[in-house]
Amino acid sequence: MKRKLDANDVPVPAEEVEAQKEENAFASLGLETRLLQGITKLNFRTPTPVQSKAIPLALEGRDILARAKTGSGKTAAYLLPILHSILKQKQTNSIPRTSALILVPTRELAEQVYKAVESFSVFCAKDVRAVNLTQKVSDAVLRSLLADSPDIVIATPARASVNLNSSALSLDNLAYLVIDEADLVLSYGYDNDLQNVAKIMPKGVQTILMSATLTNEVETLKGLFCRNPAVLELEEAEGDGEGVSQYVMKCAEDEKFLLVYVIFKLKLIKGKCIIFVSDIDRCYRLKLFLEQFGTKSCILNSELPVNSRIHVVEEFNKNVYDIIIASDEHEVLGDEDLPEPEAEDTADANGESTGGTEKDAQSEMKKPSKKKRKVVKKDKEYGVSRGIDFKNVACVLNFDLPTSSKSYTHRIGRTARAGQTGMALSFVIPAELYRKHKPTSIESAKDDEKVLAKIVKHQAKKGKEVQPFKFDMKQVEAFRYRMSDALRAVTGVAVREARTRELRQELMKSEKLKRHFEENPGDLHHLRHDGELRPARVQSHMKHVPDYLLPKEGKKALTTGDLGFVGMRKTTENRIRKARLANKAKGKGKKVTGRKMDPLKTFKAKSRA
Ligand SMILES: Nc1ncnc2c1ncn2[C@@H]1O[C@H](COP(=O)(O)OP(=O)(O)OP(=O)(O)O)[C@@H](O)[C@H]1O
Repeated sequence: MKRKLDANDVPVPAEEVEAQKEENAFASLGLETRLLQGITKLNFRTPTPVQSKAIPLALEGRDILARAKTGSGKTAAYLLPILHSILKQKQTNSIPRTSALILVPTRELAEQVYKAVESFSVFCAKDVRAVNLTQKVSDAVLRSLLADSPDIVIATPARASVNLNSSALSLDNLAYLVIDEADLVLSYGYDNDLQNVAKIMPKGVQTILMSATLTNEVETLKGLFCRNPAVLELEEAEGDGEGVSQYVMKCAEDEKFLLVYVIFKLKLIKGKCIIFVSDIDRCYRLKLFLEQFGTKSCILNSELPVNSRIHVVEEFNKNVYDIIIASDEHEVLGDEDLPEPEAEDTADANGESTGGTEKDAQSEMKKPSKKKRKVVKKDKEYGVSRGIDFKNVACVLNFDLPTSSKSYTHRIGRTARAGQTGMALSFVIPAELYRKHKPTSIESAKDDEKVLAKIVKHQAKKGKEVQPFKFDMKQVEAFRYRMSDALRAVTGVAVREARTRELRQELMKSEKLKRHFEENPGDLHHLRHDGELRPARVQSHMKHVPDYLLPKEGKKALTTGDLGFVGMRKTTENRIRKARLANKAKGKGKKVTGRKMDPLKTFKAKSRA
């Protein structure tokens, strides 16, 4: 019964009441108090649709197959009920046992899930132990970690399979199996490993499959692992944000460079951007091209050491970099909700896994035939377009269009995450322009229009529109001369040299050095991944945009109509802003600019004497 307020009651501030209510949104799911504290610390206020549907079902013990859009919070949807059950079970039985096995397609994702476990269980760390089997430590160390029966084991199917075969990992007491990015694990060629895991899986294990798209592959996994699962299909409309505004710009190969030059030099994108290109060389071509104009970027590709890759993502998420150029070498083939075409890079006819993304795991596999060896080379490559939680990305720029609509969905899912808005802009080379110029370096572009048609169809099914971006090419024309000049400087030799140099540098920034720099943050600038590679001819005047190149009416005239770039301000991690706020809170509220503080630059400075 409600009690009337009397004069002695201290009124609870409205924000606190609101915060309590919102906190209750997770509390009403029945989760353990320490987990709720962790959730609050992460600033999660209300569960996302997939969380509010999947968590209660998982707590009831149901198998689940959930499809929810990229960035909709699927990780918490399966981790929270598992952590809750582990904590509950520990209250009655503290004998160490591996209760949960979480399978993901890449090392980057394994690391990400491991970090999510750490964050959610920050207030119950002693009671929850997780091991990431993809971490770069010796087998002996992994064996000893597994010998302690950690509560949660996170692995790619290949790593899990290897450790099951060697009996380092035991599933005897397993209660939960999760396959995250279920639509992707098979396309990575993990068939055989998954079959192996399925064979060893004890009866009665509760299985959760999480996926961004529902494909035949997910059906296969459902058949292999689930018992009468609750199927959750979270429609796009159920997401809490407006999502991604999708645009396409038809242009020739050289115009792609012209447009990126204009977009970045004139800072049309307010916030961070991920640029997808089709191969590693194009990463370096584009980086060197942008360097000509003083635009910094960093690179992600399968060739770089895994530590560097993880570090680039972490730093990008802390707003250290604004632009990542990522090569999407291991693209997701096939189209959403359609039967898959025979993919070149799926497992071979014998079901022999071609290994996924890990070099280590591959070396443990049989040597494939000549034909398959080519496949392995492609398979060992990683996947940056899926699952990785890039934070606060304003724009995904498909410099090269992917070759499937499924891949497109995963790529654009790197923006507009967790209810935010974002923009995806895709360059498409029309068939007639491709025929005219035949840009040999991007063979895939010859099918751009066909792929676009599929993308438009599948997005339309979800009620999403892919609109033409109305760049006014006449206005952009003024920049063409500089673009051509810069592009000429980026020769094939320069690209090759940059690729070797970057690889050498990144190998040097290996774990040991990284530790050193972390202990000596003053030296940290040496660890930056967006430094200039410089093998291309440097033309310093290119770094400035002279006024005569700009449209008289200003930047807005570059596009016709009111279509514009979605802006996203750097938020939580903006250190300078944070520091300013902290200073204000300490009472140093006055805005003190560097100029005023510099006695050489102000007449007001008093002499000490
Ligand atoms: N309830 C919530 N409130 C606020 N932020 C959330 C919530 N749940 C998840 N997030 C944040 O949303 C982001 C996306 O979550 P997550 O990586 O789990 O998405 P996903 O659905 O697995 O995406 P993908 O399909 O691309 O892997 C993360 O940064 C996560 O911290």
